[in-house]
Amino acid sequence: MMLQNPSSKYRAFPPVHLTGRQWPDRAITHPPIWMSTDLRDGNQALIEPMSHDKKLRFFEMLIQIGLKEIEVGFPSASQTDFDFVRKLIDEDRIPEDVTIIVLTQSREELIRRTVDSCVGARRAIVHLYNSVAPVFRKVVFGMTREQITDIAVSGTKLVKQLVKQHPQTEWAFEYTPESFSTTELDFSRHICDAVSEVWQPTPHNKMIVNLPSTVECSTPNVYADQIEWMSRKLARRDSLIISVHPHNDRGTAVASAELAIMAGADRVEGCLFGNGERTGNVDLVTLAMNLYTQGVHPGLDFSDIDAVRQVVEECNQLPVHPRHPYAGDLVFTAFSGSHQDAIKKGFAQQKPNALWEVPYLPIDPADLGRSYDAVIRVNSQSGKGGMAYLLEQEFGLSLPRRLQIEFSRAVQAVADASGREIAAKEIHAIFCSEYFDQTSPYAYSAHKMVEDSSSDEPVQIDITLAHRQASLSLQGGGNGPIDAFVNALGLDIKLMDYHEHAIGSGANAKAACYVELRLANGPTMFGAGIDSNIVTASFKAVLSAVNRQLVRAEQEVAVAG
Ligand SMILES: CC(=O)SCCNC(=O)CCNC(=O)[C@H](O)C(C)(C)COP(=O)(O)OP(=O)(O)OC[C@H]1O[C@@H](n2cnc3c(N)ncnc32)[C@H](O)[C@@H]1OP(=O)(O)O
Ligand SMILES: CC(C)C(=O)C(=O)O
Repeated sequence: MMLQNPSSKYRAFPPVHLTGRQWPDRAITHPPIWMSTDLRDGNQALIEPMSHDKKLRFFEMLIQIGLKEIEVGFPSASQTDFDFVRKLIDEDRIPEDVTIIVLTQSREELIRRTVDSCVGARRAIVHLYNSVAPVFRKVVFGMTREQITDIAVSGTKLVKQLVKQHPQTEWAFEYTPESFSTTELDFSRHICDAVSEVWQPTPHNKMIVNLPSTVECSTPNVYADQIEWMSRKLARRDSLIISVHPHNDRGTAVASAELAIMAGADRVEGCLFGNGERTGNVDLVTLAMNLYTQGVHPGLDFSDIDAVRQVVEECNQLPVHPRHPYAGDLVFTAFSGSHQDAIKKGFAQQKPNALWEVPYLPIDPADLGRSYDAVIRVNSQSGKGGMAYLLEQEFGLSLPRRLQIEFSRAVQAVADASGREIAAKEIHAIFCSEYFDQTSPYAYSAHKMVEDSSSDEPVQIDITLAHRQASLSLQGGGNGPIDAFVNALGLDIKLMDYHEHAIGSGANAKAACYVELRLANGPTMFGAGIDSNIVTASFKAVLSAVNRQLVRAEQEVAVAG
């Protein structure tokens, strides 16, 4: 039997006929008015709604972040929500410059209770909504356009009448034609105009018209067209704040919000980290940080993003995904080699307070209170840059480029064998065992510079080594200490390269030395030494390279035999 093509169940979202659309040529140059609906839309979508303690913790954090408009609940829905609003007001917990918002359906008893919940507040926004889309008109309400308009208008009249009885509170009004984005634009305009006709906003006392994508059903450009259309056509535009409330059903809520701002939206409602019904509300953190990366300060403070994330996770009982933009555990981490290489070079060249130019990192992790420690992590996808970066950041070891290439093979072998991430400590341990701890067959014991005016060579040296359980005393001379040391060893050594650097400073400072040499006709190999004395460190480095060559030669003989 032929299965029906499932896509035939759906129909394409029609484009908006908007001539001379302006938004594609606009840029966002200032932040919108932010409204957090974490305590309402976010809370109503939780498996376990927040307790008062959690709501209060969340509320206080939103204030710290800098939110000035916070939807604190749906007071007519439950005693818990009602009591929370009362708690905020009665305990005087709402700062002067913060306004609470309360949501209600457009039903008389619910509106009365909602207004009651706010009595005594310095300022409050009553947020009235009813759904206006064809499917709701048909399926949920069974009503005509006129009847639906009447629900909104009568609710608005009642709010207006009730708030007049409490003049000590500065009241504002928000109207949402719920399911706006799937509603005919002429009807959305009609119902919003009818509501504002009742409320009579002024440029000094504006009304909020909130235009949600209650369910996101189109590409973001269509939403932007809808917003620009409304912004052009609504009556009393100068007395309105146009707000958007995007949901994320298609995964494009952030783009929808951004294009909507370009199209004329003044305000955005959303939740931190995109919590909310189904796939969530638009993520305010991402929106704000996106602005930051365009050189626009969002007016919100996410400089300690991990602390914010912790509160949100604890209150919502939902994790933030490790790859969540800006906030996830892994977003400032590079595993792949070429990314690590570019990031490492970027950090090295980035000057303080200069324009940010680190490849692969759209934002400085420090701006979110994240450290650079976790930027580079190593697994089998990584290259030399990553492990070199970690050794330098965590252990102060700055490997020369060719040593990075040589050493990366050792790390790669471990990563491949284990199939898991190799932490910085493990990389260091591998480095120690590959280089610093290569003390067999030759181990450094002591050395002494000797004066010998009869010799042609400027430097003379006595060295003591441990060699296969025996102590070995050798003498040599050369142009410098390393030359003298190599000559004293009496082996066929060709020194190819030498690097040294200090680790730390003051009494605890150490020197690290890296030498690349060829022994007899073997391949060139590196050795590394570390010591509080720079000369000793270089001798240890030579022995490390010699030992590695000898061990390798022995292994080759064993394999061949
Ligand atoms: C998109 C959004 O997120 S909007 C916010 C959604 N949030 C919530 O719904 C959570 C809070 N709500 C609730 O707890 C409940 O809905 C309550 C307590 C407010 C009301 O509960 P109930 O009285 O049982 O009614 P319920 O919400 O099921 O509403 C059904 C009735 O209200 C009508 N209705 C629904 N929304 C609205 C509205 N915005 N304005 C007016 N009437 C509405 C429906 O047509 C239906 O009418 P009917 O009973 O005559 O068929
Ligand atoms: C009530 C409105 C604002 C809403 O939550 C939605 O449309 O998603």
